[in-house]
Amino acid sequence: MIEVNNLEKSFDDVQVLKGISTTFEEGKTSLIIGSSGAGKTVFFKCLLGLFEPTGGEIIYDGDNSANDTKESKQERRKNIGTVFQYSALLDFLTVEENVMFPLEMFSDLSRSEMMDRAHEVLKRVNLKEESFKQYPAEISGGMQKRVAIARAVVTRPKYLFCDEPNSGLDPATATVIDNLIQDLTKEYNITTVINSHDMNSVIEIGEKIIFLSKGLKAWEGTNQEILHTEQEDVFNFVYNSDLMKKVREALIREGK
Ligand SMILES: Nc1ncnc2c1ncn2[C@@H]1O[C@H](COP(=O)(O)OP(=O)(O)OP(=O)(O)O)[C@@H](O)[C@H]1O
Repeated sequence: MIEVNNLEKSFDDVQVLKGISTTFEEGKTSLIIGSSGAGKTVFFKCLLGLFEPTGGEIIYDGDNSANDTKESKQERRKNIGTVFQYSALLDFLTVEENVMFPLEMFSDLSRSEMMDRAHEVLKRVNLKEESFKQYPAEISGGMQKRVAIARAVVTRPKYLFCDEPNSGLDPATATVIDNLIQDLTKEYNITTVINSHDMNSVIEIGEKIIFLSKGLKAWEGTNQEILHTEQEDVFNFVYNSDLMKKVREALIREGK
């Protein structure tokens, strides 16, 4: 579980995060959403340890970032898996080498143990064996995303951070990737946080949604609750596309 207490982040004298408090639970997929410039990425980077908060604290299962030393940050890093926008695979390494890479960095396993572990996870994300020795440029965007997810969970991290995991994917593949992230989150009991723009993801997998506005947490709740919100800024954000307007009409029609 990650507990965030009154988190603040300023750049020079501009305060971007203005005191955010929330919790992210293990085995759950939580989404950070909000309009452009709301502070989602800054919040996400603070959680990842890429930005130093200027106030407040982040507690990772009792391990408080406010007491950080270089060593404690490095130790925490081993428990974090990340899936970046556009997968960010290393194009000079094969699929299996990409997945073995974090094990080489963070484990004492032998090469054959690393290979076994990488293959096990690649199979779990439904990659076929014939792809294991291919290079990222030789496989589709959806497959690259599966490899990125395999690489993120191969160390069995406690925390998984995904930055716009669906960008560049067609809607059907995006749904498959969302469900894969949610399934792995439950299976491995990971605390998963996703920075997302995608309303489809919000509805599919948003077990907890944090809506940021102007550096503040303006709303939090579940995917079911957000569909019925009457809070104006959240409502406008959720129902601003034609697709979501149709969802709204269907909800009203069905009396939900
Ligand atoms: N490294 C930085 N230095 C100074 N200001 C920054 C820095 N990173 C972000 N900001 C500012 O923080 C504010 C929030 O930015 P952030 O990238 O978190 O927004 P966002 O909600 O992720 O938006 P988007 O959906 O467009 O990615 C913006 O005004 C931005 O200019």
